[in-house]
Amino acid sequence: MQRFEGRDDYRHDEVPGLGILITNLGTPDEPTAPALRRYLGEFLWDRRVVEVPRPLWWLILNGVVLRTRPAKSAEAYARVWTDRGSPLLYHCEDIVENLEKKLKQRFRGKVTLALGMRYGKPSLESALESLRDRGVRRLLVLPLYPQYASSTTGSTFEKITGILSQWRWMPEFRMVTSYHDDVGYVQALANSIREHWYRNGRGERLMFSFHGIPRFTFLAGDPYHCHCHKTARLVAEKLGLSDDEWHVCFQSRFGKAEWLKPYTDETLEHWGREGVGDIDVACPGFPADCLETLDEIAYENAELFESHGGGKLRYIPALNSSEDHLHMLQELVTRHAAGWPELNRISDDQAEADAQKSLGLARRLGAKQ
Ligand SMILES: C=CC1=C(C)c2cc3[nH]c(cc4nc(cc5[nH]c(cc1n2)c(C)c5CCC(=O)O)C(CCC(=O)O)=C4C)c(C)c3C=C
Ligand SMILES: [Fe+2]
Ligand SMILES: [Fe+2]
Repeated sequence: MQRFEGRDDYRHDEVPGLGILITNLGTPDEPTAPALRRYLGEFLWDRRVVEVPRPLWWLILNGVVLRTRPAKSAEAYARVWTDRGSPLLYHCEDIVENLEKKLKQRFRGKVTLALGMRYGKPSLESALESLRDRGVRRLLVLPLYPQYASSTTGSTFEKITGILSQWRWMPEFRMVTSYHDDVGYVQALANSIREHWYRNGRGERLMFSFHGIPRFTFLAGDPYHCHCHKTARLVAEKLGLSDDEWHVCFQSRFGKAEWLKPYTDETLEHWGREGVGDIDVACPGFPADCLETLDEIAYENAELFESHGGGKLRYIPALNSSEDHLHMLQELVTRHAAGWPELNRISDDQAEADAQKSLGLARRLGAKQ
């Protein structure tokens, strides 16, 4: 048995390819309880997602969570499911397809992209294999998580390096671990909020709602909380807002532990009771719309706010495959891939043609002298 994976089709004239692996969390195959059980079983068994001792967590996960949550989550997924499947998946597919077109133009075709999900399909294994099959020897990983968290970015790093460590021929490897203060990302978010205000008028309040993480992981050194606050502050500055005109909250609590506060749902209930009118909610931590934005914010939390006496909750869509988003991703990738030689490398054929040309030129010049 071979210990490491490899291929025996080495070609001496092959130009080392540049591959960009775009990743995200992943999503179930269909909005049904069995599909949710498979998806949540893989997701929630990740020791970076749930940091509870394994034997105890195995009992809770299999004895309680996977018996109750799949059916409830399946109902929520059914509300946002489309002809193209899960919104998270098709938005990511669109981003990758359009970004690949842009990058191929910029790098004169010498780049190839793949989408891989941390849980579910398309898997990171299959995405990495497809890049390897296309001759990728230099790999840049870009997880669509602007703010670093151990449970998302850290988990993706762990999984990818685990897969690569089984390869015989390792690619050169780089990974974007966050872009929460990237100028293009901040500008794209500010533009999308301005556009929303232009179309719908400006609400009484602007909330930035980020996915939460357990508070103890923040206290143990996760930079996620600081990254979220910095993104929100930079976007608010771009919009020229004063401190009392914007608010940061955290959504999507899971389990019994305390999570980052203030909680989005509690804040909205409170605002509703205060009689706040129409409000705008942006979710900058989600570059692609998904269950957490389309259902939790735009449906569940909107209902919560309105039923407690608030006005309308207007959700500002994620950047998805907007031109601003694609442009900022293109710039981000270009900067992170800088200095990798094959971007400027001349292929052997081209080098031969260039050599003949300059030889001919030298001869002609020589003849004239
Ligand atoms: C944006 C970054 C995310 C962080 C940080 C994050 C942490 C985190 N999430 C859970 C538990 C769940 N999250 C679920 C869905 C979900 N989470 C993110 C992103 C982050 N999660 C996304 C993009 C999605 C949507 C996926 C989709 O298919 O649309 C779910 C599943 C849905 C449900 O049953 O509610 C769970 C569970 C934990 C425990 C955690 C940090 C420790
Ligand atoms: Fe999550
Ligand atoms: Fe949620």
